[in-house]
Amino acid sequence: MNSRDLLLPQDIPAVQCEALSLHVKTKKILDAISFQIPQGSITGLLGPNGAGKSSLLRILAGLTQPDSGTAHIFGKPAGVDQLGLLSLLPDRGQLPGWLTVEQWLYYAGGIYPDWDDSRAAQLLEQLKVRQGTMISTLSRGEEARLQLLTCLSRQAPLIILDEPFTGVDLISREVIASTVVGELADGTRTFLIATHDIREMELLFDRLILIGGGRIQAIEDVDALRTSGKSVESRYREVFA
Ligand SMILES: Nc1ncnc2c1ncn2[C@@H]1O[C@H](COP(=O)(O)OP(=O)(O)OP(=O)(O)O)[C@@H](O)[C@H]1O
Repeated sequence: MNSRDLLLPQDIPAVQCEALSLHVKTKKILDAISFQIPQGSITGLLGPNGAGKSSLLRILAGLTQPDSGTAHIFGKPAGVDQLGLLSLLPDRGQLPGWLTVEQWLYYAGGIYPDWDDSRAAQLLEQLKVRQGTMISTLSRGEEARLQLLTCLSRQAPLIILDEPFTGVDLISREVIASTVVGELADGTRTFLIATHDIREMELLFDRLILIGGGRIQAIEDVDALRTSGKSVESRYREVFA
């Protein structure tokens, strides 16, 4: 399923934020965040630890309310009503450890109306997740791959990945970046990916949002960046070093 199947207008952004601000007690977490993400793009949300990336993604998923400003997903106010439009890989998600992988995938198919069984089977192969294993006995990296599999087996038109590579080994990161995400990013779905693994994802991104100290520091078109002789990594260093 993509935005066309859902009859979402093609000319509206997949994500639009206007002057989003968030405080926790007296601490300013996000400060006047505004940006748009066009449908079909792969946007990297990059920034140092504590920059506000997860907080921003939680607002987009309707899990946190901003103090001021607005967030829209395909033109509709972000919130639980829009959960069917996005598939979120949270930064600290937990899967039910008392189930086997196979049992979990069976339940996930019942929980998510947009679950794609054949995609899940394909991802099991690609991500080398063993079906008979109890989730509680998976290593950190194996559980991270299962979380990603769960997120990518849905057909939601917007996919939000918060640190998809935490605990995942180098070769698996490369497989995920080049095969899995690359293959799904066919221009019909929109990806927003917060990551510190810039090298693995560099070739996939077509847009960057650089966030630091709760503020947007730069928004870049990756082709334009390359034309000017810069890489994603060199631009990141320029902004944050
Ligand atoms: N519930 C909370 N209570 C207090 N402070 C919070 C809370 N949630 C987030 N913060 C603070 O907000 C800031 C931004 O956190 P956030 O998790 O959004 O950053 P991040 O960019 O995702 O960081 P990382 O790259 O380390 O995952 C941090 O300073 C964090 O300590």
